[in-house]
Amino acid sequence: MNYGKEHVAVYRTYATALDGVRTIPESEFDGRDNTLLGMEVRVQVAGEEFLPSFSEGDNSKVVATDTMKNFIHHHMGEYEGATVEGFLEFVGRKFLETYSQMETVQVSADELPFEERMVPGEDGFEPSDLVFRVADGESGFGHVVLSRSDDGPVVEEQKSGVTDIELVKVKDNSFTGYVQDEYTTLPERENRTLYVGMDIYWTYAEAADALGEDPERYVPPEQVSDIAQVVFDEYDVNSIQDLIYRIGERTLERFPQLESVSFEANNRTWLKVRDDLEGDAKVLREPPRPTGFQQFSMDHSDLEEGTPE
Ligand SMILES: O=c1[nH]c(=O)c2[nH]c(=O)[nH]c2[nH]1
Repeated sequence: MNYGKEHVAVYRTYATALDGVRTIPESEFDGRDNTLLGMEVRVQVAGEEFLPSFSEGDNSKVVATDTMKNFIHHHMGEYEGATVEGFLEFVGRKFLETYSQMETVQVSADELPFEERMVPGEDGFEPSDLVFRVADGESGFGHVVLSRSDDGPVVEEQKSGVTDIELVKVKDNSFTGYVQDEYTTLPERENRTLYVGMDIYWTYAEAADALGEDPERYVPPEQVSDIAQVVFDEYDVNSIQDLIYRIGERTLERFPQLESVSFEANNRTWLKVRDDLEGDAKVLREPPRPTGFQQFSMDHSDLEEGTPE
């Protein structure tokens, strides 16, 4: 038994900057100004006191979902931190503190991303302070579950992520060695153009590290996304399975504070129309349905060398 509100879009200008994150070799990302921070929030609440609203039509304990939306909007203005996950924990905690009939609160959000635009400045092009492009590509994700304890609200579960990554590698990908039987029609390919869609999720060993209050221990979605593209660039992978495993390995190596990394990938590889052109050039087309997918979850025990420092 639960209820809630989803698709609550909220925007904040001049939020606190994310400063002081650790840099990694795969990424130029070292923080963001948060001049424009947007997210689409989903809140779901549960508690025994909501039962009469279902069983007897008694709304005396019901916080209207419209009110929940207003609550989220209001508290975006009160949040002093710099991350999606931090806001979710903050607003979830405020729900529990404000409404005693709520026993648990789950809050998740997809970041609504904006990109800096380059404009001419005194020393060449520089990011505009004012104008941003609405980006429809990959975005950060956060999820927290809060419940009550004797010491107040506690984070029971946490998950972070970067979703809707789409990467194309034009060559140096194979798909060979798979089962060949009477049902197999797919030709082995030593060198295909690989188009992969990917969501990457992670959990922290210590949930508090997800909030970004200690930026050194925060894992920015931008850096995980950059790891994915660098690993893709570096390795001649023999499948999407092979690719996501290597991205997972690298992510856990770079971020020992993580407990696990998981993937939902899908194969959008174009089909060859022509490869009789000069060099590696090809003409390709969209693949028909159905689509293949891969899921994988890993933790530090999957790293060959054991858990790094
Ligand atoms: O990377 C891939 N993994 C598969 O399991 C698979 N199956 C398939 O038909 N194409 C691909 N590609």
